[in-house]
Amino acid sequence: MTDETKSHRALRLGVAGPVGTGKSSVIATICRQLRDEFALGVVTNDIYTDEDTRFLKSAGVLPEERIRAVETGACPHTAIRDDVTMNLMAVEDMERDFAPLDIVLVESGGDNLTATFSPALVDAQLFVLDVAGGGDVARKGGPGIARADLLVINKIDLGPHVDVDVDRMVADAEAARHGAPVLALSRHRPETVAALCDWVRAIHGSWANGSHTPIDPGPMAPHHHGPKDDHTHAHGHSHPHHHPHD
Ligand SMILES: Nc1nc2c(ncn2[C@@H]2O[C@H](COP(=O)(O)OP(=O)(O)OP(=O)(O)O)[C@@H](O)[C@H]2O)c(=O)[nH]1
Repeated sequence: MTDETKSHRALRLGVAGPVGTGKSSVIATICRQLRDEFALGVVTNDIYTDEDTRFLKSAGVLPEERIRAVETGACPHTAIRDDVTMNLMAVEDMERDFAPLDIVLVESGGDNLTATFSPALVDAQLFVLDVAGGGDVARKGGPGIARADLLVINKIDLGPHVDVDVDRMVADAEAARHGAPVLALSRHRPETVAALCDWVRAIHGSWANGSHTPIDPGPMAPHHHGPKDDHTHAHGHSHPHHHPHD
């Protein structure tokens, strides 16, 4: 990587999670709150449409040219994990066209509980659940829930309407993540939006100073991360072969 390329490199932050949990809304919130503080760009993934891009553009959260769609035409899981070429090119184009950018947000196509980003594409990732999906979802685990850099439990304002005990759901999520961060969020509750922004600032800070290590949440996560990394996954063993984690 040349010095020039390096200086154009932004923090690449993935936002994954099941359909309709609020990924686009989380990205819109981050853009609205932090666009004066950070230079931002957004890449969305839809299977056949550019609907998420159109939503974000119409919300007016960033200049339109800073929001681009990748139409994957296939399982969205593939485009963010197995062959990330289309996404990587979109992110690199964005970084080059608007250099220097601080953060490029990448939204996954809505998928099921198993879709996570490859660390070849993003430096860090949020996984978004919502209370409307049911209070027991967090207990079901899966790579995103267990090992994304941040688990967001969204739409907590809806808890009473869908008979979900939000505190319980957060506690279940914390147990599934062995203490990794969980954020209860509602765009209608400013203190939760502020906590989301603080997390983004912190992850950008640790990425910029080199103290952040990108992780692969799985599902085919290798157990060994190289000679300088003593990180192990939170499932109780660390033998050197690969196997599905879900
Ligand atoms: N009550 C409430 N509704 C929310 C909140 N955040 C998002 N929503 C609503 O949830 C619905 C889905 O939000 P989106 O942001 O489109 O979800 P998504 O995960 O991007 O959806 P896909 O791209 O289709 O997977 C929309 O109707 C939003 O208005 C919230 O904090 N509270």
